[in-house]
Amino acid sequence: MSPPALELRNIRCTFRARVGGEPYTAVDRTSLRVAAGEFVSVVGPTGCGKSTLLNVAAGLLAPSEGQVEVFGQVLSSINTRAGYMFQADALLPWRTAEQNVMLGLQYRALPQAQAREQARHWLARVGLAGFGDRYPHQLSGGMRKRTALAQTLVMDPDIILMDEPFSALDVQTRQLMENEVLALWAGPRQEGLPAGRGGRKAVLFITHDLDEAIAMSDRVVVLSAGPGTRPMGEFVIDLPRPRDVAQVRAQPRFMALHAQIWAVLRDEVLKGYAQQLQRGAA
Ligand SMILES: Nc1ncnc2c1ncn2[C@@H]1O[C@H](COP(=O)(O)OP(=O)(O)OP(=O)(O)O)[C@@H](O)[C@H]1O
Repeated sequence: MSPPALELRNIRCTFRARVGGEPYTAVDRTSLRVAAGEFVSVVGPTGCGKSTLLNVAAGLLAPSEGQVEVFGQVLSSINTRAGYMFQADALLPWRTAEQNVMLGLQYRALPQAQAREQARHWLARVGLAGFGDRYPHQLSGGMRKRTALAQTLVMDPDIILMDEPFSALDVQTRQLMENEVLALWAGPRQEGLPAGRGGRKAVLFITHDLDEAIAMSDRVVVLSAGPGTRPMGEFVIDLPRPRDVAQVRAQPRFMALHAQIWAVLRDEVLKGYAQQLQRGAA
């Protein structure tokens, strides 16, 4: 059997304290696996450690204990098989949309003409054909997200790590983007692009929005409130694909799954909120 795209084994993340304070264990005893081509969402109360886990998966943060494996190889630095999309987009304001999308390919030393061609191709696939010469400040929030998506996908990563990428968007734009991500994730590779390592990408998607998690995923993992956050439950989302994220919410199976997961998540959300108030007051 082929190894999972991403495997977090028994992860603990303890942060050093501010002067005079106690160290804080944000994540503890956390194991999580994403198979090649699988779409997994992680939901949990605010401040529980979702971004911390994603940073560990990205190789940006070394866990205090445990290890990460990427396609069976122990991760010891940056996860080069993964592309990231964070809450805030990382577009450089002095580069046009096209130049931003080309950037990663240029770091890979791809010839300029090829990098430009691929950037144009991906801008078109995310619905921004003809907008390549715009600077980030000339694009709407949704367009900047599309550019960031093209920036991630142009690198043809095997794993995509997303940390609440659409939380700043209005509801309609957000649903459009969610559907587009699903279509791109499910869709065939395009002719004319260099051969990737094949097939669908594995996605680890962080969100605090349970509806979004269910609508998009194959599996939803619920994290407990901190400190020492760990997975509390795991749910297989057996809704048929292709899905329209707005329409799928009306299906009885969606509602049943929502009720089932919310029964676990609700108490954690309340605990997480109370703990944040306590920590703030301390
Ligand atoms: N570098 C750090 N030093 C100290 N504490 C940290 C550090 N990074 C995160 N934390 C703490 O670890 C906990 C988890 O943070 P994290 O950002 O992973 O949570 P989250 O679930 O992504 O939050 P949100 O839902 O608000 O985005 C929080 O209590 C946070 O204050």
